Amino acid sequence: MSLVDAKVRDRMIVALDYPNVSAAEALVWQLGDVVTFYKIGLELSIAGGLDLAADLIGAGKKVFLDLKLHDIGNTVERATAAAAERGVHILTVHAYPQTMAAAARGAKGSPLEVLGVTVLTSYDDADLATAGYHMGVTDTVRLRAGQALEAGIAGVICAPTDAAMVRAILGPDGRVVTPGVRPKGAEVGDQKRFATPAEAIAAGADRIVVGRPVTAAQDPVAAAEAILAELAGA
Ligand SMILES: O=C(O)c1cc(=O)[nH]c(=O)n1[C@@H]1O[C@H](COP(=O)(O)O)[C@@H](O)[C@H]1O
Repeated sequence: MSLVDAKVRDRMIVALDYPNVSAAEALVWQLGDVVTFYKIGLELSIAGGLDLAADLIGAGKKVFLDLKLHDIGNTVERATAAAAERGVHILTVHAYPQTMAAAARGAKGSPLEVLGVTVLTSYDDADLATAGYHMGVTDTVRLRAGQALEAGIAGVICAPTDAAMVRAILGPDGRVVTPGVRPKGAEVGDQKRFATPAEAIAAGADRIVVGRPVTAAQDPVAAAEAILAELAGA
């Protein structure tokens, strides 16, 4: 394992996008002390990932529960409180004012960081127009970042290409977490708004979320180490 500062290590969140717990556990085992922060999203949560979250927390890892909640206020508040009780570090909700305000109430008094998903990194202006929105990506992200601040949640999820604008809105204390991260030359896949790890940090991101560049790599440990080295130099 390279001599990367623990703070730098915590800046990289590896997305455990797997169809079952044993595949996710195999990667966690392989990565060992290299990775300190994991994301459990929709696919793995449905396949038993909530119990894995508890195991990871018990083993000293940090867990980002990526459930992208969006429901009536009562439901979001109670689901957020349940996540806070499980000791997860980050929970996502969609960045709608009612939803974010409800999540802020649910997380109150706990260290849980609620992050509002502004505009998914797989969307561009044309996708928003198709979905019936009259504003483009930049204006929508700007609006939602301001509403996240008003709602009193910890911060937002945005593309690295939005991070500088979002950092200016949230100020130094807001959390800016960016998926859509691709090391130079990596497969882009379904991401439309993306940048390199170093570019994301330089633009003001606190943490990056990385899935396939690590999980689909021939050597996940080397891939994770290379990203950490890039973050350390950023
Ligand atoms: O909330 C997220 O984490 C998220 C938001 C977003 O706008 N875009 C996005 O890709 N994500 C997640 O970040 C991860 C990105 O994975 P890779 O594209 O494989 O690096 C996936 O787990 C996505 O669910």
